[in-house]
Amino acid sequence: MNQEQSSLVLQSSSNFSPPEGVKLSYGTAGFRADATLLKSTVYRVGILAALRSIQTKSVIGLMITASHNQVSDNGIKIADPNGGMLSQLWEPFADSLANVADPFELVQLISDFVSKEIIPLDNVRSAEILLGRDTRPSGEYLLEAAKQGISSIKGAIYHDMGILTTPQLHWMVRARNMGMNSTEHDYFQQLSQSYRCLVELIPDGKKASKSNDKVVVDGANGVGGDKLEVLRELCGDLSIEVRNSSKGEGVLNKGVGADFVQKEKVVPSGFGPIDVGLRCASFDGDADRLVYFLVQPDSKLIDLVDGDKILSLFAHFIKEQLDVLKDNELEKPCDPYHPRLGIVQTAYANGASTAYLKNLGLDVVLTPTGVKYLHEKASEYDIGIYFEANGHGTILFSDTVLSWLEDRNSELSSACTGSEKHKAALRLLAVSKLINQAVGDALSGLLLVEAILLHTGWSIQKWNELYKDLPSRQLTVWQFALFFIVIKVKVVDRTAVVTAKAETVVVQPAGIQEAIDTATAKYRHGRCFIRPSGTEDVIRVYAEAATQEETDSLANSVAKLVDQFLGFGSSQ
Ligand SMILES: CC(=O)N[C@H]1[C@@H](OP(=O)(O)O)O[C@H](CO)[C@@H](O)[C@@H]1O
Ligand SMILES: [Mg+2]
Repeated sequence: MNQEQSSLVLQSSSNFSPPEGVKLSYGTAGFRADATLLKSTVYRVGILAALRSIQTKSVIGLMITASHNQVSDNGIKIADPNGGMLSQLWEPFADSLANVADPFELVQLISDFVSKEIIPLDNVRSAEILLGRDTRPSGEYLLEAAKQGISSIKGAIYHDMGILTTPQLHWMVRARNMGMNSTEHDYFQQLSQSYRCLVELIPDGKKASKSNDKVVVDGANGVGGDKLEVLRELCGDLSIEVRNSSKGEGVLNKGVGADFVQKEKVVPSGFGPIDVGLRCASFDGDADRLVYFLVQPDSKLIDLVDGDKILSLFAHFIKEQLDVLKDNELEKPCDPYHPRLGIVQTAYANGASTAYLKNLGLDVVLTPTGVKYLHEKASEYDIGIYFEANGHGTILFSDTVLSWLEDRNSELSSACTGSEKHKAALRLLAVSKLINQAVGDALSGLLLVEAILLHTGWSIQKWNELYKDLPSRQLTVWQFALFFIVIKVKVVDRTAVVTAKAETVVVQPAGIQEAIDTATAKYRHGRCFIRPSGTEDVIRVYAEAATQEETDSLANSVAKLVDQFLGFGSSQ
């Protein structure tokens, strides 16, 4: 790093000293903390984004959000050139960069990294960063910090894209780097056109029986509801009622939103008796998570239709289209290509969903928590569908399957336009354009769910019973618990917990896994695991059992074990 560049960083960094006594880590989904602690981190991530852009010769994204966390928190994450999460290879550098205190050490750290990674800092052709933020008030001044970080690398420029959902920013980065239209308008156009295309492809017989009843959407008092209102206008007769948009009185994520609904299983604010029986959905604060729910007759509790169910609906639909497309031997015996459809879940996935998916004949794999792991795994398939139970997920299409679908489309459009086969190819192509290829996206996920429900003619009640249908198809899914709970336990040092086997087994501290196993064995269909959160300073305890009471009891007894092994009492 030359003298001029070093002094630029030295000078600008003097306004951004990291807070004392706080150690930040890139975590499951970027840096997150109380917003007052983040100015220096965001500035430094600005530097990192500029370096990443120079190194990859591509546009990079920076999103300022703390997703479903409380409004006083904020965070920052990086979108890599393909629109996905930052390469894990750069995470250690991100951690060091965020935590180094002395300005001269900061310059040294950057300089060493630049040399090690051979980043051509002296010959910067272009380095471009797209900036986005959610509706948090702290986003404004953190954005300024990001801009200053970027500007302290010579030749790097930024474009402030304003308030966006996280998936919109990832989508834009990917589109920019692929040379495609990449504005917010383009995003809305692509999603709405693909949705309308799927609706047009609904078989004629089914169309008549459709009553397009409305879906009521909880926008978590954040950005998602606002964007959905724009999208709704472009989607023809899709009837959407948005509640809890950012323009209302409510506080971001407080008593609302996908995380609240999924974890608490109670109705979000703004919903009540008038919604009993309606199809309802919740986004999280930055609209990368989507869950559906039904308000129970008592109008307080909900039946949750979570990420596992959305995944199952998508898998069912995609598999159906692939089956229609499959050549029958007589018709075309020599097409050797059969797209591999794969499903990726985490240990939080309900056992019943995994059983359902396997029963469809699908390949199901588990990864650790965090989209960066699921996304990577899903991209190994021709069509990879991934979802976290909390509602973050998408469907990835490989280049190979896309060109195969294009070929099938042209073949079939000349041979048998309008046939079910032709329509199946067109549907899969429309799904690949509708569903965000960069990250899970509540807006595109909602449109796909709505299109599939119209296609199948299913009500949300029928969809919710997807797994319960199974016994009639010879699979004893009642052997799997349908109840689960996730609770948090504060401990002295959460990094003392080390897990293996996609986070299903604890290897450290010694003895705790045996104790968890003993506790779990006492419950019918019990399943339980613990892991350190990557976004909060807690240990999460997941428990599943035959009834809600047994589930709660299992979770509480394991929470006690966590406290015994790792809690504040344990260290004395
Ligand atoms: C149990 C749970 O919901 N964990 C969430 C949560 O991660 P933790 O590492 O558990 O804090 O936030 C992540 C980012 O949004 C999300 O990917 C993940 O699924
Ligand atoms: Mg989120």
